[in-house]
Amino acid sequence: MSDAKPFPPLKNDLILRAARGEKTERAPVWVMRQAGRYLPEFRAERVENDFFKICRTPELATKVTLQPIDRYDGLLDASIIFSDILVIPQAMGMDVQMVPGKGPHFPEPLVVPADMAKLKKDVDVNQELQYVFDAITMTRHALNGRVPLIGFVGAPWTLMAYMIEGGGSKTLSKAKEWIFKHPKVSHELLGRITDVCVDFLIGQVRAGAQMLQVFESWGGELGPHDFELFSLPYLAQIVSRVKAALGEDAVPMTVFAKGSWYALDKLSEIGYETVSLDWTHTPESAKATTKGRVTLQGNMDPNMLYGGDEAIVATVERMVRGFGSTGRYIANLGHGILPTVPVEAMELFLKTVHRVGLEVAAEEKKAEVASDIKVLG
Ligand SMILES: Cc1c2[nH]c(c1CCC(=O)O)Cc1[nH]c(c(CCC(=O)O)c1C)Cc1[nH]c(c(CCC(=O)O)c1C)Cc1[nH]c(c(C)c1CCC(=O)O)C2
Repeated sequence: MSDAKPFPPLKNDLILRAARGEKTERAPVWVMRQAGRYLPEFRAERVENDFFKICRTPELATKVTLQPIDRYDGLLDASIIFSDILVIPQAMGMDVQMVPGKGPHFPEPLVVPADMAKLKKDVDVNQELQYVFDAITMTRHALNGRVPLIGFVGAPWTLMAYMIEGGGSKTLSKAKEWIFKHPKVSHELLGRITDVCVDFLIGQVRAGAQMLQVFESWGGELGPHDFELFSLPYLAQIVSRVKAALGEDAVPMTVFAKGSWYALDKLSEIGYETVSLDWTHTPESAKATTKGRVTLQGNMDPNMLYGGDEAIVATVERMVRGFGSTGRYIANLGHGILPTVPVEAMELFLKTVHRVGLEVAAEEKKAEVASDIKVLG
């Protein structure tokens, strides 16, 4: 790495400071799935190229990662590398296709525990996922320090569920049959996926990622008891092993366990700096549960972007005022932006977060000065 070109200096570190619990001038904002199908420029790219071809071609992944940063110039405080959580099952030897209009499809999912023999043992991420590392390094240069670059993985339970279901599912009955009927084998599989997640995240940071997010998108499909058995221990292992390898303060890490509202207290004590919330929390309840231990990220219902200007503005006002703008808060949606959202609605969301964030920051400052004067007086 010594001959590698140094990265350009970072000009906007708001999100890194917010994640570390430092005061910020306003709440930083980015949006999950911000580089994707709601953008006409991304859809144009997809006419030319298969989804995984974009992921595997650093020039294309870089181009698509930068699309929202360029379009919403100055409004986004972070970028997220264009890739997918399903590159890990691919690295483990599974075939995954992205079917337009349908989503991911595994022609040969894991059906019975014996199918685990088909998975590659001791996955070498430098060999299997080097293309993601190359895309991260290239993107970090192309960003030219405008905003930090987020790397990510899918969490073990969510990935296991995809590997067994073979794609999306309403009930996850097949994956649940595994954990309930074959808990021992399921833990073995979760452990093997965890090993890859850890190596992959470490590699992403070495390649240039400045923050990491772990997506447990199907967390809420598990009840509290099963979440503690089949999700939480692996989420905890990931953060502790990544930090053991890179150093406690190397990069801030975020955990997003969608639907697992019941686990918020536990999620705020396993080592992640930031916990990302879906829209089933109020700012007040989330703050009361987490007690300042972590930075909170979220959490507008992505469907609110269909609600019209007034609804968007009112919701952002409530959200940013509720979470507070200058400490331990990163504005985002409560899940990924949806493919049919108008680009103007996203712009209004971002602009309103900025406006309200600055207003709240000024009010907070005024209140501070007033209380200082009172103390002095
Ligand atoms: C569950 C999950 C997946 N992928 C991801 C998750 C976790 C987040 C979440 O819960 O939404 C994460 C993801 N997927 C993608 C990114 C890229 C960066 C970004 O956030 O902008 C990220 C961070 C690109 C993508 N991943 C996918 C697309 C669209 C594919 C296409 O162009 O056909 C994009 C831009 C495809 C994908 N990939 C996946 C599904 C279910 C689908 C199909 C439906 C959908 O689009 O949401 C799996």
